[in-house]
Formats: sequence, structure tokens, C-alpha cells
Amino acid sequence: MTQPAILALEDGTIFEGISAGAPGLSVGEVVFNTAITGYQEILTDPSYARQIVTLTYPHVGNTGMTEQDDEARQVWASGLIVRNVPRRPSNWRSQVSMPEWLARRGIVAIADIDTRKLTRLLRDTGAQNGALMAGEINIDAALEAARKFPGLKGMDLAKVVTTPTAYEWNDGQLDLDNNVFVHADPKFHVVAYDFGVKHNILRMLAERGCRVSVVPAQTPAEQVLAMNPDGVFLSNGPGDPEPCDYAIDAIKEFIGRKIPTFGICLGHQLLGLASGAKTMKMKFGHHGANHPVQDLSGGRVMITSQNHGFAVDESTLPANVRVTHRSLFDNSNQGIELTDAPAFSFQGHPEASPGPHDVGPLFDRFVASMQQAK
Ligand SMILES: NC(=O)CC[C@H](N)C(=O)O
Repeated sequence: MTQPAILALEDGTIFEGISAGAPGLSVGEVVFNTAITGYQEILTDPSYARQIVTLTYPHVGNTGMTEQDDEARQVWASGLIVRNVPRRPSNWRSQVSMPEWLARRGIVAIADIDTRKLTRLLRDTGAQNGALMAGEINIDAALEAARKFPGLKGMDLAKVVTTPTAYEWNDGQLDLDNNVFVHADPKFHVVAYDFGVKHNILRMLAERGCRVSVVPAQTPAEQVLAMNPDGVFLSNGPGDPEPCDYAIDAIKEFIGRKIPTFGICLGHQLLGLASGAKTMKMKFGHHGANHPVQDLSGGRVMITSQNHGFAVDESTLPANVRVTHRSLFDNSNQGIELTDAPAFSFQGHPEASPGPHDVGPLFDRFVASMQQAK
């Protein structure tokens, strides 16, 4: 039986639809993502914590859900907004339908609303706080909940989503024919800070010969240095990078000691902050799988996967930081490197998942910088 659901935005706009997940109430910042595939990877990406994701692609759930495709140990997005869910998923790897998967995990989702109208509204007003309510509906309560959400600015969520304890990661990519994750012989030891790390990042490190020790977000630099890493990796993650002072302090230590360091997304913003630059909140951010980004050394344009609402403010970069990449959508910063330390970072997602693999070679660059430092 279909249950009613609503989306209430802080500006008072109400969308009415049907439930496509669990009953209940959920709040967060409402953003839109333009990727046409990869809904499971998006829902389990920890960078979406406290965000309700609208998918602009109109049919979502077609290929069902498969356990091995999770990007983290749980669903992190606060909710999902879609135009249409197919009656039946169809794919040889599918284990369960999307609405059932969401319902089992207690995730509120809404379908059958005009996602084009919602996306145009978010583009005009900027990302808004909102509330999803499914099952028993109370419009006033939903509106109040949306307006009470404090917003992501100033919110440190890396320490919320991070692993409670350190662990080792050895899995490479999934071999679909044999249904096993492939291992490579490790040549380098990487300590990866988990600010909300996605599994595919760890896989791409492992398949390039890295033994990866994943550590909690608030692990002090001394503890990491005692592990004797060949390189330090700074993961993606949710929330505002600015309040993550523990991470910024640790990164200052690594770059001061010239340890090969590579950051992705939140990790990129944190490397920027540790170098002395500032970050800012964007109007509605970048969330999609087809964003053109230019590599400024040589001019090559890559199609990239993106998911961020904050950005490094290029006008605040100190003299020892060089801009390496820029977005061709809005000219915002997409990459930096230090001129006096083997440290670099990228704003988009070289691990994709979902998305195109054009930026994958940045992982090879990290491995090469560890090789060089040896
Ligand atoms: N994917 C990420 O790491 C996102 C970084 C940060 N939370 C932002 O929104 O900009």
C-alpha cells in the first residue's frame, strides 16, 4: 500500500508525493545530484551525512541494490527525493529493491514529486534546509523541523561519521566473474584518515600496492607518525571543513615533515586550510558525475564526479600553494599542490563510484610520490 510523503523546505515550499522508503521524519540540507546512475553509492557516501539528496535523473532504483556496492558501513544520506521508482528492479546482481532496502534501514524517501521544479528552485535560492516526512503527515511539524535544522556551515561531521577504531584494508576491485575482491602485493604503507572515507578510495589504493591503515578522524599526528607511513591519505567527508581543527593541526605536522600527502574533497579542503588558505560555502555546490575540470598543467579537460558544498577560496592561497585544477562550470578551485612539500589534493572524486574515471591517475601520482620519497 502506498503511503503519503511530503518534502518541506525552509522557505515554506511543500512538495507532496508518496513514500519510497521508511515512515518517519528526517531533516537536512536539500541538494541535487545530476548523476544518471549510482544511487546506491550516493546513498552510502558518508559525505552526504545530514543532506537529503534529490536525484535529477527521473527513474531511480531500476537496477536494485547489491551489498558489495555500498560505499560505507551504512546509509549516510538523510533522505532521498526522486521522480519515479520502477515497479520492479531488474539486474542480475540485484538482491533487493531500493524502497525495501531504504525501509529496512529506516531511511525516509519520497517519490512522485516534480524534481525538475525542485532543482530549479534550489539553483535559484541555493541549497535549502528541509524535512522529509512519510506515513503520518503533519505539514506544520515538517516545516518547523526544516527551519530548526541549523545548516551545515560550522558543522563538524567528520568526527561523527568516522570509524570508531582503526582497521586495515586490503581489498582491491571486485572481480565480477569470480565474485571476489582482488588483492595486490603491498609495497607501500598508507595511513588513511577516515573523515567519511568511501570504500572505492581504499580499493584504488590497495590495487596500486598499498597496505592501508585506516584511522579515526581525531587520531593525533604523533600516533600516525609512529606507524611509519610511506604516505598519508586525507579522505572525503561531510560537513564544514573549517571546524575540523584536530585534522588541520595533524596535516600541518605531515606537510612540515615532508611526508607524501594526498587529499580528496574534504581532505582537499583540509589540506588547503592546513596550508593557510580559507574555505567558503558555495551556493548549491557540485553534485554530479559529468563536471568538466581542467588540469592547468597542459590544459587537459576531464569529466569528473563531484560532491561538495564547500570550496577552497583561491584568493586566500599562500605563495607556496599552486592551483592545479579548476572547474569549467564556475571556475572554482578543484586542485592544489604545495611547492615545498610532496602534498597535493583534488576537490572532485578521482575514485568516482559513481562516475567517470578520468581523474583516476591521481592515485598513481600519489604512489609515485611515495616511491620517490623512499
Ligand atoms: N565529498 C566531500 O568530501 C565533501 C566535502 C565537504 N563536506 C563539502 O561539502 O564540500
